[in-house]
Amino acid sequence: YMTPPIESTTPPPSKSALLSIPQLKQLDRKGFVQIPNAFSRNSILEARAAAIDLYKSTSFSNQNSPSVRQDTTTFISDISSTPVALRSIIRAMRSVASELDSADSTDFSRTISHRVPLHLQLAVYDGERKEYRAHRDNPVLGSRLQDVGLLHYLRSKPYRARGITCIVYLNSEDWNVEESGGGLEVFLGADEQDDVGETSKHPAIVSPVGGTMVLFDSRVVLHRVMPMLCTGERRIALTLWIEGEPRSTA
Ligand SMILES: O=C(O)CCC(=O)C(=O)O
Ligand SMILES: [Fe+2]
Repeated sequence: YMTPPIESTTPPPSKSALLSIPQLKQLDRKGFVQIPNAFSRNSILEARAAAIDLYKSTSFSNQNSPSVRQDTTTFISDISSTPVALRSIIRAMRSVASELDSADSTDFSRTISHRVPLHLQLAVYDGERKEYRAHRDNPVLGSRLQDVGLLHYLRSKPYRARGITCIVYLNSEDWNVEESGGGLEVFLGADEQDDVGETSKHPAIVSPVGGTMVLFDSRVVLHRVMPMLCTGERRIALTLWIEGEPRSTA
């Protein structure tokens, strides 16, 4: 599969805070937080239209093996040539990294020294049964040098830097998981060795409603995208993997 570029940079400052103190604290304690209405309905509608234009005019590809995930993705790295509607959302996502950096350590200290990669993922789940099986975005355990060999270890470098996953959904405001599927299931409290979610004490399902932002610990939180049902809706999401060192091993 494709290895994304590894360049990253210090995060841009945030103009206005996206995260409240209680939300920062929840991300710190649970490793997961959901922020409803992080973006206005209009900005999401415009960004969705721009994303669909890109989907129709550029090439999106499958990452990984189709038994693991069936979405198609493209990586956006040059934001100066990205449609304005998407650009403003991407800027805001990048600024989350600086909010985490400047948070008081009593509110947030799960990860430190955040950087933002120059690329982010635009993913489209188009059609019935499309899903992404349970995984961690930074598979720390699955990519130890002694276990995987040097080549795989070097190839997985970009994934090992991932600290906090930031997702913004570009869907309609009334996405309904029962009707359309496509929920993000997070297996909170699952054991480190659990790759399917059976040990999760508090599984939660996030509806990929337009304007919702989700943040979680890329190393810890096991999650999956539940299979799409047959409504014909496309499920579209932007994902930025904010780099950061875990506090414990820093
Ligand atoms: O779109 C989502 O809700 C999650 C996607 C995901 O897990 C990923 O792309 O790594
Ligand atoms: Fe993921």
